[in-house]
Amino acid sequence: MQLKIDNMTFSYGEKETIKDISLHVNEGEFVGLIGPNGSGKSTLLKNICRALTPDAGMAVLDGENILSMNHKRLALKIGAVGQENEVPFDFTVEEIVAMGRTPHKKLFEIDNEYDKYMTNHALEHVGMAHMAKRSYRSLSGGEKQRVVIARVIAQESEFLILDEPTNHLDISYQMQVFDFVKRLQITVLSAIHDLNMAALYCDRIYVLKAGKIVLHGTPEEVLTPENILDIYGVHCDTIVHPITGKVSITFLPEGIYAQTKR
Ligand SMILES: Nc1ncnc2c1ncn2[C@@H]1O[C@H](COP(=O)(O)OP(=O)(O)OP(=O)(O)O)[C@@H](O)[C@H]1O
Repeated sequence: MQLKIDNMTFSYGEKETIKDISLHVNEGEFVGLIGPNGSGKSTLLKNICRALTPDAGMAVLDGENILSMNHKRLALKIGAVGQENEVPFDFTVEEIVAMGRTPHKKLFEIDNEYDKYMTNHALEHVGMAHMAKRSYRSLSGGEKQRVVIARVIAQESEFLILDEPTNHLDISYQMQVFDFVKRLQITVLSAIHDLNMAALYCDRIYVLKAGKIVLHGTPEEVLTPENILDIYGVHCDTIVHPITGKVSITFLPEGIYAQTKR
């Protein structure tokens, strides 16, 4: 699966929130989207998976225009995990995950053995199989996040759009989610706040600032102290970690940064 976005623009009312965005995600790549709060990451991702409709621009997945696909076809192609994971009714954990199978089924078709297998398999992967019968609404933020990730695993789509998928998760589940997504070897576009996680898992990174892409490249090219200062106004030190071979960022609190300048 290959995604190409050309000159995408979107406004909430009068406010132009993403401006003339062009990016691409190659087959099998894990591409990160970083940028300060409010820079437009979620808005861009919502426009790509049709939760919002762009005012201008194109979104093409393997040569097919996403903006004119019907929703069932879109769900077969793209799995999405958003930041807000509330549901309008009180479903069980298992029911939420089984919803991931819907795009594969006809209207009113009941779950077959493979659907049940995929639902259990996905729940086991996120460590939630023992809570299968629990009410989704009664879960903690992190548990809900894991269930929503299980739903997207059960969906078996070839392209994943993730909006800060590890938001509520402790470090163990953060690593598990990203490790699992990596192992799937599918194409991923993910908003990520944690720059060290972005450095560890992304093949390439795009930086959004005030609705525009201001930088893109490999983590090594993008995550330099100068760029991080420019994007976030924060001082840091970076090294290439001897074990991971990836950029590792240490943020410098004001007091410590001042000492380095003495
Ligand atoms: N439904 C909405 N109506 C009006 N403005 C909105 C709406 N949703 C988001 N915005 C505004 O659009 C801008 C971009 O928001 P968005 O959520 O896309 O940013 P983000 O980069 O994902 O932020 P964060 O890192 O905080 O999740 C912000 O100024 C936000 O207040």
